[in-house]
Amino acid sequence: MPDFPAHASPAFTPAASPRPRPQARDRGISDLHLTKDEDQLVQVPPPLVSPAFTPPRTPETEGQRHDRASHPHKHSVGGEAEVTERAQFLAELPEVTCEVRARIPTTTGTEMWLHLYHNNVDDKEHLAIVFGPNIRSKSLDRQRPGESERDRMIRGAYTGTLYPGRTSSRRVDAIRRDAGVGEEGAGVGMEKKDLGPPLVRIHSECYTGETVWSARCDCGEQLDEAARLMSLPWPTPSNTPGSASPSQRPLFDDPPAMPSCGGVIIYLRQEGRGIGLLSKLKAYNLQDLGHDTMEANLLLRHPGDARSYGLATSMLLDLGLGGDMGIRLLTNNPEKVRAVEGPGREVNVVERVPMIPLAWRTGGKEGVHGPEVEKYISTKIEKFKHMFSSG
Ligand SMILES: Nc1nc2c(ncn2[C@@H]2O[C@H](COP(=O)(O)OP(=O)(O)OP(=O)(O)O)[C@@H](O)[C@H]2O)c(=O)[nH]1
Repeated sequence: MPDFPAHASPAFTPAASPRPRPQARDRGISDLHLTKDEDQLVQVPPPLVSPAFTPPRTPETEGQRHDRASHPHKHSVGGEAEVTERAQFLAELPEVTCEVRARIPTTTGTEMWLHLYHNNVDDKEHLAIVFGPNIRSKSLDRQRPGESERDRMIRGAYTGTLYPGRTSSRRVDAIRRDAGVGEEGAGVGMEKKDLGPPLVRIHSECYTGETVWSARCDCGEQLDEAARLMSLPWPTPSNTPGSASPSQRPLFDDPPAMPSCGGVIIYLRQEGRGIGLLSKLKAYNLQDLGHDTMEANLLLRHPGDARSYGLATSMLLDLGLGGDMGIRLLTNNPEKVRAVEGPGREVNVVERVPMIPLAWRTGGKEGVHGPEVEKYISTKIEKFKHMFSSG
């Protein structure tokens, strides 16, 4: 067993050396030659499994292989060459239920709908922040035993807006029935078949970057930017003269050139890339001692990235965003693209939209900048193989 430094967790016996493993996250999508046979898969060393790691990983993690089914998996994202991989996934997606939804007004006039989810794999409250009127949670709208119209309104299972004295939730199924639209119809906005794919961000919790203004990472900025993009005025067929292809479309400064279904930020409680705030703060001290963000995790006997995205897949499906229409995923992280699609390709990522740091786009005038964030982003590029262009 290798010698671990004193700051490494005493409670955990590592399953393997804490050196960066040659694994999928260390390669770009186009580098994946995924014709591995089962023998090759078995030879891959097991990962360092974090004791703080709660949700099961759906993507191609080597651990928990006995739980996994193997599926041929095709990608064609952001214009990249289509590759086929034999990815390892959990056989089943987690079950999720939207417990409550509420309107969140903002000072800019944008309104969003905060959806709080429970699930069957952890006890955390994961969130979906929904922009636009066309995305609704199926589990939220479902009738619950014995509930009154007021109960439904209190948990957010209503259509339109609440006002003092309102007595009916105006159920979506009744509206659909009256309008003669089936499952596909959004019921309260336009029909989904007339709309383009929604913009989706899968965001992981970062207390330091989002709440205490840390300039070690760009997480707060990314959350703000995702919300800004999803708050842009929604084009409708009547005010949209024509649709441009994704490659013709400016990435950040214009709304999508075709009517979009809306936008969703899936906010997962996976602080510190899944290692938790306690370990992340230790990792920051290791970073101040000269290690990069991946090395610091490994020295603490955590994986470089301990996150999973099965909950995000299930939440997107609950919001009606699987299927043919697909989603446009706002990320630089190739692993997220693969993982969110799910074990049976339940969600289809039709486009990856990169997140370019604001400091890069403004010549350093705006956005998070400084030596720490620069090192953080360069490690994302070099070791996590994040892609900061639309290619
Ligand atoms: N362990 C660790 N986690 C960090 C550090 N800096 C930020 N994080 C966490 O990294 C996560 C941010 O990742 P995301 O922004 O969701 O996604 P990403 O993998 O960076 O990829 P993008 O989608 O391109 O942003 C959050 O959970 C942060 O708390 C760090 O130095 N160490």
